Amino acid sequence: MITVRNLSKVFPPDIKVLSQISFQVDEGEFIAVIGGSGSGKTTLLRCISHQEKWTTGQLIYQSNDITTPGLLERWKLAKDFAFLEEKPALNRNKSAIKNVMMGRLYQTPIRLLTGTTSRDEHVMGMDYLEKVGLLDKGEKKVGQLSGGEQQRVAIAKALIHNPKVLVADEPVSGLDPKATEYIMQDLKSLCQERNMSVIATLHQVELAERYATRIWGLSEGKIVLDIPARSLTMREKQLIFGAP
Ligand SMILES: Nc1ncnc2c1ncn2[C@@H]1O[C@H](COP(=O)(O)OP(=O)(O)OP(=O)(O)O)[C@@H](O)[C@H]1O
Repeated sequence: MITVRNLSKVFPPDIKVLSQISFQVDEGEFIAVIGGSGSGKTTLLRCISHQEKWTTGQLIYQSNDITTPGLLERWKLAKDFAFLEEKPALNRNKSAIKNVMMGRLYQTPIRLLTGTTSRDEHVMGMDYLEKVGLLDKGEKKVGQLSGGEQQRVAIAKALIHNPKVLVADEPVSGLDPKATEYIMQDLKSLCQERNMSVIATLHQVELAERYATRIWGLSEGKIVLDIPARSLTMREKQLIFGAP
C-alpha cells in the first residue's frame, strides 16, 4: 500500500537526520518504531505523513507517486493519512464530541468558526468516541478529562475522516499504565477490525513487542532492524540502542 524508496532528510545547514530509508507497508500492519533519543523517529513519521519536506526519496501510495503532491494528491493524503502528534492540539474549553467533530474534513466555514455540528454528524462523532471507550464522556469539556482520555479524544478526532493510515508520534507518552494499555489496545483493534495501517513511535520496547505486528529499529537515521514483532534479543536491542 505504501512504498518508500531511499528517503533522506537533511535539515539546514547540513543536519543529516534520515539516510536512505526504504520500506513497504501493507494494509492492517501495526508498525512500532523504536530507537534511542535523536535517532530520527519523529522526523521519519513527519516525513511519511508529509508534515515535513523530503530531501530525497520517493513515496508511492496505492500505486501513485505522491512524493511531490499536487492539489489532488494533497487532498488524497489529507483524506487517507491521519497524523497524531505527541501532544495533540485539542480545545480544552470545548466538549470531547466538539473536538472530535473538528477533525472532519468537510466542515462548512461557519461550523468551523462556531463549532456547531449537525445531528447526524453528532451521532457519528459519538460512534467514534464509543470506539475509543469514551461514549459517556462525550459532553465533558476536554480540560476536565484525564491525559489518557484526552489522547483517546485525539485518536477519535484523527479517525473521523476514515483514514487508511494512522501515523502516531508517541501516542502513549506520559500516560499511566492503564491508559497506555487502553490506547495500545485501541490501535491494535483499528488494524485488526478496520484494516487500517498504524505506524507509531514508542519508547517502551515491551509495548512494541506485545502489540505491534512489526518492529522497526531506528539508529542514527537508518532502519537497522525490520522484523515481525516478537521479543527482541539482547543483540537486537544493542543494535538499536547501543551497548548499555
Ligand atoms: N527542524 C529541525 N531542524 C534541525 N534539526 C532537527 C529538526 N528536527 C529534528 N532535528 C534533529 O534531528 C534529530 C532527530 O530528531 P527526532 O525528533 O526525529 O528524533 P527522535 O528519535 O524522535 O527523538 P526523541 O525520542 O528524543 O523524541 C535530532 O538530532 C534533532 O535535533
